[in-house]
Amino acid sequence: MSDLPIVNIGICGLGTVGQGVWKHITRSRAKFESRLGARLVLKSASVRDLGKKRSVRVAKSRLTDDPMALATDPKIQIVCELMGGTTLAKDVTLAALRLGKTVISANKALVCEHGPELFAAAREHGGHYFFEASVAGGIPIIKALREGLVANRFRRIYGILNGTCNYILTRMEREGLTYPVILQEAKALGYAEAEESLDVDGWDTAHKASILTHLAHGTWVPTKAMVVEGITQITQADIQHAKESGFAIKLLAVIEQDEKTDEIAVSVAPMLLPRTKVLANVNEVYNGIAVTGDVVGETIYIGRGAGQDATASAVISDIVDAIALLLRGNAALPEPVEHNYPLAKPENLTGRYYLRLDVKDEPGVLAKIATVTSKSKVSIASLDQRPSDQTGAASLILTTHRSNEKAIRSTVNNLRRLSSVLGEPFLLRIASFED
Ligand SMILES: NC(=O)C1=CN([C@@H]2O[C@H](COP(=O)(O)OP(=O)(O)OC[C@H]3O[C@@H](n4cnc5c(N)ncnc54)[C@H](O)[C@@H]3O)[C@@H](O)[C@H]2O)C=CC1
Ligand SMILES: N[C@@H](CC=O)C(=O)O
Ligand code: NA
Repeated sequence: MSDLPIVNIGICGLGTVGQGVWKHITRSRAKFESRLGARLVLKSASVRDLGKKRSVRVAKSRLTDDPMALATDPKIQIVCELMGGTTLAKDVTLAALRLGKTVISANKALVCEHGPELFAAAREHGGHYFFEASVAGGIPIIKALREGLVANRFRRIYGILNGTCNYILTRMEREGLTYPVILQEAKALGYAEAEESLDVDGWDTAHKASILTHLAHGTWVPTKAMVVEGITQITQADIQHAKESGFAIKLLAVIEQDEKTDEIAVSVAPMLLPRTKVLANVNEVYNGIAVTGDVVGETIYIGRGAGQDATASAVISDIVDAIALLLRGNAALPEPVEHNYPLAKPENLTGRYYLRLDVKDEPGVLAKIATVTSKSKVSIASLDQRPSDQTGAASLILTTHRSNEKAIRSTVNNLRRLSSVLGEPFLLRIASFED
């Protein structure tokens, strides 16, 4: 029997991520123990169904169906919250933090929606709240922002933060499949959220963008203050047009701070990204994040953004940090300095846009569209007419010169009202990120 100090770990939620953590700690326990000088004990796991068959072997005596009992068990020092959701997960997290425990989470929705309360509970009761797995899966982006890049102010951070959407867009481009078919595969591979709209409508990316914004700038931006658009309206016509024009379509989170006004703008939308950009070539379940710091310049991080093993890698990195802190007396990790930076107004968010419209194939349509765009002072840079699936209709793809969010939204609203425009106009943003 070794005389190393014992650290007891409890895992709430033994699904894709929880089983990954259990598997890798069990496999590599000797390595972690010799590195840390402590015995890691996977003390218990809370599950919904005690009798369910799992890919990891867990003794029955270690299973409970009561996550709150696990979180408040005095023997457990480190609680991993890997259930998801924002109600029970929040209660369990707060209960553990109020007892001075360290909580490790992969739950970006919870960090985004209740971060300030959870951080305060950790501070107040001498515990810690770690969440490396919550953004970009296995990429240590939280560690990079919090520690490696601490010397910098961040003018721009942009990235692919959702593995499911990147997997879907990649397969749509390569194989011409439609998104619902690929989404089923992403689910089977353990990439997708239990509630699929979180992935495909952009909310999961928005949660992650909010966390990155707080780490980079010390300001919490709620998702309702962001432009958030998903990938469900993207068609093969968009993907093929992008490909022919030297772009890839990527669901991007963009976090920018204006150097003069300090205003912060956060948006999540599918964008046309030039192929010359590294992130345009980040495919499948991989995530990529480009971080421009005023001292370091641009740095880029790429890795698997979802899936059992990549996510377990991030959770275990937090567990190891937590144990190191426990053993050497709970020294605090650097936290961002809080700032209430103003949020940018839509007219201050500028860019170029791509618009796809299905229109009646009749004389005078182009003139009507031009009248609408010029009324909002949006100037057209290119126009491409393609046959539409509907008879008597044409598909128009136009790109604009530099405009702004307010003007383009008013253009889209006015175009929608034209009787010659059929269905919903579809808008994409064209990324530049040049300066
Ligand atoms: N799957 C992935 O690639 C990634 C997931 N995450 C996050 O990790 C968390 C877990 O995700 P997954 O493992 O994919 O989900 P999952 O659905 O596979 O696993 C969640 C597990 O928690 C259990 N659970 C839920 N409510 C419970 C309760 N009341 N009592 C006991 N157990 C309960 C469920 O039965 C399920 O087994 C979520 O917050 C997710 O957003 C983060 C990064 C990547
Ligand atoms: N559903 C998420 C899981 C990781 O955060 C994703 O696909 O990125
Ligand atoms: Na991460």
